[in-house]
Amino acid sequence: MEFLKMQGLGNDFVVVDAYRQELPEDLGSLAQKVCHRQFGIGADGLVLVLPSEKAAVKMRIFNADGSEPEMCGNGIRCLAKYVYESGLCPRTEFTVETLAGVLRPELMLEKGRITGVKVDMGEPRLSPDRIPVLFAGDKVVGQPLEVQGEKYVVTAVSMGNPHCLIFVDDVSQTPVKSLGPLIEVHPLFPAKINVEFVEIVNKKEVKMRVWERGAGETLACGTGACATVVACALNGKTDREITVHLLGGDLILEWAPNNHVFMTGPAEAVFEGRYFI
Ligand SMILES: N[C@@H](CCC[C@H](N)C(=O)O)C(=O)O
Repeated sequence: MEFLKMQGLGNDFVVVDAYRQELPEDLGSLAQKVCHRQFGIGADGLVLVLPSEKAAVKMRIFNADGSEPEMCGNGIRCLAKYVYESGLCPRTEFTVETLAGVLRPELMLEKGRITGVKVDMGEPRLSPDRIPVLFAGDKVVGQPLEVQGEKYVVTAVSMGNPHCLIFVDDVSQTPVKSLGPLIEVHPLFPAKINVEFVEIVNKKEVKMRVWERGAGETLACGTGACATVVACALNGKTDREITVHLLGGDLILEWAPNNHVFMTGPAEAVFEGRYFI
């Protein structure tokens, strides 16, 4: 199987063109194998590029544990760069079908070189049944969550995939690796959840660390950064246009007046190769 290894802010993916080659049926177990950092290629996820009936291309993403999430923000920027550079779609703006709906990336070019990708990530979903979370009320903003006897204050947002956000004083001192997995599988989150720990720097900047459902702590999460701007604005912590500083670098986020969230950041190819199935 031919692949391209890509990364967006250190959130890394094995990108496979499923237009031009046939893949095994069990894609979850393929993802587990290729993502393994010792026995495989090593990645946080497997991104498949497929033909679509309702958009220019279709993206499927699998976490390193083999589960299939609805969306991936860093993954869609990588896919957009791949689709353009491989000639699958020669336009700088096109549509991508995902399990979270049809989204629209736009490549930013300078002297013919891609310098970044801006994606219209659509509207955040806030009602508990759409996230899904088992909380009462019409949205979950600043609600208490008890985890092993400790109380946390959480905000829940779906960007197609579910996110639980917690404001902290200092992300560098936050026990992401021990608390993240407990919240990921908390009984109030029936589809499990991605967990973002957010430190407010000022009205325009935050720091965020993420524990990803199905992948563990990663260097960045695009959908998590989108959920962050929404949670920050809903809690009155920041403006609706912010820079999110992640372990792997920065993303620019805007929760626009039309209710869509726009994410801008880099996407890079690292190497290509052949994986023996
Ligand atoms: N890293 C991604 C999100 C990947 C999916 C996530 N782990 C989930 O299960 O929802 C991003 O950049 O958005």
